[in-house]
Amino acid sequence: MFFAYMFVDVMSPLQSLIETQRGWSPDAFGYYAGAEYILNVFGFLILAGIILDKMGVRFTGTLSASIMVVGACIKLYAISDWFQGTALDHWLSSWWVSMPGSAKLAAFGFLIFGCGCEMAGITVSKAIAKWFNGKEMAFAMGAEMAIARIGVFAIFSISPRLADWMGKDDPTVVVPVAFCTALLCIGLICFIIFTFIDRAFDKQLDAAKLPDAPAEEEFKLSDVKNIFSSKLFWIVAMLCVLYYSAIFPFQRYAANMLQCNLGIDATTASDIFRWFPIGAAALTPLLGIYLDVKGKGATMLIVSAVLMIMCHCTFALLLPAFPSKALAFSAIIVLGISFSLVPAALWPSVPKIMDERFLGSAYSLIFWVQNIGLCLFPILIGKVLTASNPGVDNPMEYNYTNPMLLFASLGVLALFFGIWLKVLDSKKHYGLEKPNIVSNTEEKVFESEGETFE
Ligand SMILES: NCCCC[C@H](N)C(=O)NCC(=O)O
Repeated sequence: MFFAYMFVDVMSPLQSLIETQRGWSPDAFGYYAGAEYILNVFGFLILAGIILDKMGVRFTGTLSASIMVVGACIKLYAISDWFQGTALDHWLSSWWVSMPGSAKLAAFGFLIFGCGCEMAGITVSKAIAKWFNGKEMAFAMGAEMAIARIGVFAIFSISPRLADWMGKDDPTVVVPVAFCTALLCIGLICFIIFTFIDRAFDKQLDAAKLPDAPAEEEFKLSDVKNIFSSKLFWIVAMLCVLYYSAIFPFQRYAANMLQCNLGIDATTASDIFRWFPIGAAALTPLLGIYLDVKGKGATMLIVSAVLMIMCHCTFALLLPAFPSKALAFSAIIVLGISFSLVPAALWPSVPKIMDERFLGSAYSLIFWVQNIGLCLFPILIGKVLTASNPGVDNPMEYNYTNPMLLFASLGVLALFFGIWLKVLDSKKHYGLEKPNIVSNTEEKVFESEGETFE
């Protein structure tokens, strides 16, 4: 996931460079960024969850890592000089002309990569739930996400510098993308090694099983219908889509937003922004420990939404009026804290309320709803940015107030769902506020119009 998250954001600090070099407008950049999630939204993620529950972690993980490598290679080719001026480039550039051929092919590669990346995300969550069942699962999930966030920090640190590899006068997006593609190949090899370790772990689990232990129930397709008909599922999914839509799409535009508000270059903007994932990386595992020991998951979700609203309002209204690096930096750090609360509380809560046999599907369905937002919001933000800046050609002069207010409004809605979840939890006792370690020994309750999954 470390390498996957690096690849996801490798182009984020280079928005102005790709605009200057390949003619990608903010609109085109938005479509490219949203493409990562398109196939997932059109059902791939649901299929991925079913594959995961049917075929297991080892098969699905290897498949997902391979898909990521294929998608990355397509994207690398699209932005490379080899693709420029080819027949495919001419043909792709001949229709929907505001989206250059390189952007269309890169978006296609990103779309393939996105299938692998999300499939890997649910696979990793299910693998952690299996390896840490009854132990410090929230900490383990937090640590995994922290490593992924360090990947974002790393790529924001090195991507602009790798782009200048050939010299500051001849920057290129090819070097950073090629570098991350190579890392994904290493990631695939790492996962193949993990499959051997996981096989040995399964043998240990089988050996520890009592001979007369009841056979585990198989995953059934009808479970998907049951999950969908649950109010609790929809509240968690809505919280997830609203919150994450104000984070990941923001990440794509953040460096340029800082450049425009502070009048700084891409490297300086990335150097400020990279502390956002680092704040999240440092705190997520600690909050995971807190959740394991003390609980308060639903409260964490509420606090997180409040912090996010404050930060996006700062970027929208305060930063343009007071263009200070210290202000930008403080808001970035607070947003990082907010971003550590949601993942720390949300993902470990899912195994508390879902049975293990359809955990893959449960994660995939939540990711699926989330992906709809992650797909649409970069596009919407690109459109709002273009519409709010009529006649602005210089990518250093955009006014980001409206896009940032849009992100803040998502936070307000997420806050509403967080409060609703907490109220429901206090009425129906799902155990979301209880410590993880204690609740693992309790009955797993998944409210589905009165239905209980055990
Ligand atoms: N491609 C980057 C977005 C990953 C989204 C993924 N579905 C997710 O939510 N992962 C958990 C996290 O907090 O990063």
